[in-house]
Amino acid sequence: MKPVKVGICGLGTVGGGTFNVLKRNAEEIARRAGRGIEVAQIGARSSNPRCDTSDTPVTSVLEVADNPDIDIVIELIGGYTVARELVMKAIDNGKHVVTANKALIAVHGNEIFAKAREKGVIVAFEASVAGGIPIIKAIREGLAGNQINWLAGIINGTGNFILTEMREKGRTFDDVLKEAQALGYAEADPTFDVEGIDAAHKLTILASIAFGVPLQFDKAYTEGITRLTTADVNYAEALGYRIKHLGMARRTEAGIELRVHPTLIPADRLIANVNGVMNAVMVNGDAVGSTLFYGAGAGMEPTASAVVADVVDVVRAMTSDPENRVPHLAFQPDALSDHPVLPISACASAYYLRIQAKDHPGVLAQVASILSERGINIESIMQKEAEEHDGLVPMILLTHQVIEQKIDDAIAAMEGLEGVAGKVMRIRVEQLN
Ligand SMILES: NC(=O)C1=CN([C@@H]2O[C@H](COP(=O)(O)OP(=O)(O)OC[C@H]3O[C@@H](n4cnc5c(N)ncnc54)[C@H](O)[C@@H]3O)[C@@H](O)[C@H]2O)C=CC1
Ligand SMILES: N[C@@H](CC=O)C(=O)O
Ligand code: NA
Repeated sequence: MKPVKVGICGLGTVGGGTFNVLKRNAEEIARRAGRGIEVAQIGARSSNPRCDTSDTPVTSVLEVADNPDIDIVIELIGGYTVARELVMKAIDNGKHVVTANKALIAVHGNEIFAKAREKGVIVAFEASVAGGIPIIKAIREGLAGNQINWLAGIINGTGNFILTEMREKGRTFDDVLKEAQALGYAEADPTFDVEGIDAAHKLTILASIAFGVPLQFDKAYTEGITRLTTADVNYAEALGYRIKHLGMARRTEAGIELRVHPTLIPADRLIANVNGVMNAVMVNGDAVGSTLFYGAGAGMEPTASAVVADVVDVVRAMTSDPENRVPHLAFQPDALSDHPVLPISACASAYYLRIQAKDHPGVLAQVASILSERGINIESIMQKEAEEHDGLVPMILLTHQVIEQKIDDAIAAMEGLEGVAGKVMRIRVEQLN
């Protein structure tokens, strides 16, 4: 049988990795796919010193989508503009698409999948979430018998790398971010990593395939790691927790929680010990219980591993009846639900609060009464010595689970107290049982 011809568009970190893995493992990949897979064209602006592409014609990316010889277009340029045009063009021309672009899928996926269905082609996107971890496949296929209750993941490698290096080696935020960029982990615009946008893109995708709802990135709550302080990391540790940047999606009767934020997790949970660029996703289903998927969330070859697996999947499925393929969003397109995504004010969580108390008697009692008036129970309290530089006394509280609106109210009341200085630091707490 003739080999399947693929065109790689974008020859950066992931494109270069994909080219190398397809070449290096060509024989084994062909034994799995049932046919050889040939990189017949590359769409790139420049070469990649880590790839020997001397035998492969290089052109502009849109030409790859127009090349009648190409069966599968692999989009690895990133962003929403040229990437969107390229993907839509490829689909229009009847080509299958593999992409690692979570921004594109989270924001334009509904439109892309509709067009792909119309044209009877596959758009595969395993590399878009948690890099090399086959989490899309696991949820979409491996857990298809379950009602998924919730999922929670460390799904940004750059952010986790920064938090780990800061905690373990005392390095500064900016210094570690620079290293993450040099290693090819960070997005072209690294604010996507550190402000939680990249994780929210990924969480949007995971929630859709877990709960069978359309992609709704605009409804995801997004908070980054830039406001975290070393003091909070240390207080969390003293209370038996680790702070991780977590994406959390939970189905409740009222709606779906879709939120990305720093989170205290009990230090003895496996996921609390996922460090560096590693990612992990917990998925809790009614039949299976809790599961945990772990692996490299970013980087050249770990991400290429997922891209190439998608290519193999597409090759195996390209001759099948489109009606019998695994649906893009796991559920049949006419069976997606309109269960709403909840605003963050309606989401429920426990909370870590750090209050900077002036050294007045009675502040703790006032804070406790603000909480109890709103029906918020305190789990534990830790009061530190007054800090030398400002004389303020850090007071750390952990609450039981409560709707966010109530904690917002309580924080506003605390910030109005004479004995409280500045803003109250609030970090959500999840037990992840
Ligand atoms: N780097 C990583 O670890 C991961 C990246 N991704 C995603 O993979 C995609 C690619 O990311 P990276 O490889 O890291 O980026 P990169 O910046 O290393 O590579 C992108 C390449 O595309 C090229 N490019 C951009 N626009 C182009 C155009 N119009 N024509 C021709 N070439 C063009 C750039 O010159 C660059 O060589 C992004 O969507 C990213 O979010 C997903 C998972 C992990
Ligand atoms: N910038 C992303 C790359 C992978 O998706 C990350 O750091 O996780
Ligand atoms: Na993946």
